[in-house]
Amino acid sequence: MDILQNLVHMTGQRDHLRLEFSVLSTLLQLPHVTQVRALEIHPFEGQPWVRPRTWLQDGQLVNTDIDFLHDPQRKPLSTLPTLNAGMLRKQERIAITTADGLHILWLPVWMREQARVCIEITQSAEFSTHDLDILLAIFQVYQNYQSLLDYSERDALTGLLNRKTFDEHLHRFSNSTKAENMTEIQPWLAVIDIDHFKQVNDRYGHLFGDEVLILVANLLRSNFGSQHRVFRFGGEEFVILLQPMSLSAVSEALEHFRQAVQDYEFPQIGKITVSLGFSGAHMRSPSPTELLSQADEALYYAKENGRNRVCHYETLQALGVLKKQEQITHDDVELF
Ligand SMILES: Nc1nc2c(ncn2[C@@H]2O[C@H](COP(=O)(O)OP(=O)(O)OP(=O)(O)O)[C@@H](O)[C@H]2O)c(=O)[nH]1
Repeated sequence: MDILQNLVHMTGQRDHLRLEFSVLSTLLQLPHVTQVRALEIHPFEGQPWVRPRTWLQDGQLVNTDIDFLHDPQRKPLSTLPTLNAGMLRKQERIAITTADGLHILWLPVWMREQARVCIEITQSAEFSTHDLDILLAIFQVYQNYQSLLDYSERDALTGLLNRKTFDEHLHRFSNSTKAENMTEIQPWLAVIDIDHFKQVNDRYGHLFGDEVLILVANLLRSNFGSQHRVFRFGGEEFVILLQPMSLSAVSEALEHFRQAVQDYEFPQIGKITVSLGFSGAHMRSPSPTELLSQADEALYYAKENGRNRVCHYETLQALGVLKKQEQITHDDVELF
């Protein structure tokens, strides 16, 4: 009955992290389970890394508040060779018995051919068929619910994160930037807008316009998808929340993307360009709303000064070329 109540609680969650807490506490109700953890898997410098994100400590489930790149607990996935090999084979479950007699079951959460999270369950007794039946049923409910949540967070056309989730990500992002005490290395927010996109629709029709949006989203994903957060923000506008890096690194990454779009041959249409504006989220940063409007001001400047370029808000400000633009609003939607 406790398990049923837990399942009811689990499916009442509207947030990935709360859902994770909920599944772990449900699993902890099972008689032989001694430890549960949610492991986060992240690509970094060309290989997958892993770290515990949620675990049981002194009888309480705790969740890390450190971002992945700064977490001292992260390590290459290859240091867990059985898990690593199982993940490479895209296995649905991976089990080992450790030298000290513990039985560990790993259940990667596969979504769109990728697993970013893996549930780890440890027992002192071997997993019986009965244990497995119950564990896997709970996990299945969790996984189904996780993909429903994921679906509701994505833009239907491009598969990028949608605007609805942006507030929450920006809030987390701005909280994590407060913890940063660095000046040179900082997180960034970039706004990207396709140039003269109306002409694409007018000349070739909406279906071709939609295809351009999908292809630009694919380029964004391949350039920024693994470490940063990419959103489709409105019609032909995208936003990226970029992990901490230096000004020269972020300029290079954004410039690389701008060039990639310029070089891309869009079927039937040929060449398309994008304009980008970005701003740093350092400690002195104003509110998230202002951060967004700073990046927007830089984008506006890029549009006014030839398009197909990347503009940095703080540099433009230091040069004194930005006029205060009260008229910059995000289309017709109120964000905050
Ligand atoms: N095909 C398609 N078009 C869209 C979608 N959402 C918005 N648009 C179109 O995007 C165009 C945006 O045009 P504008 O904001 O006027 O600007 P622009 O032509 O891109 O020009 P600049 O931004 O000034 O370079 C409009 O024609 C919208 O109809 C969509 O989901 N699909």
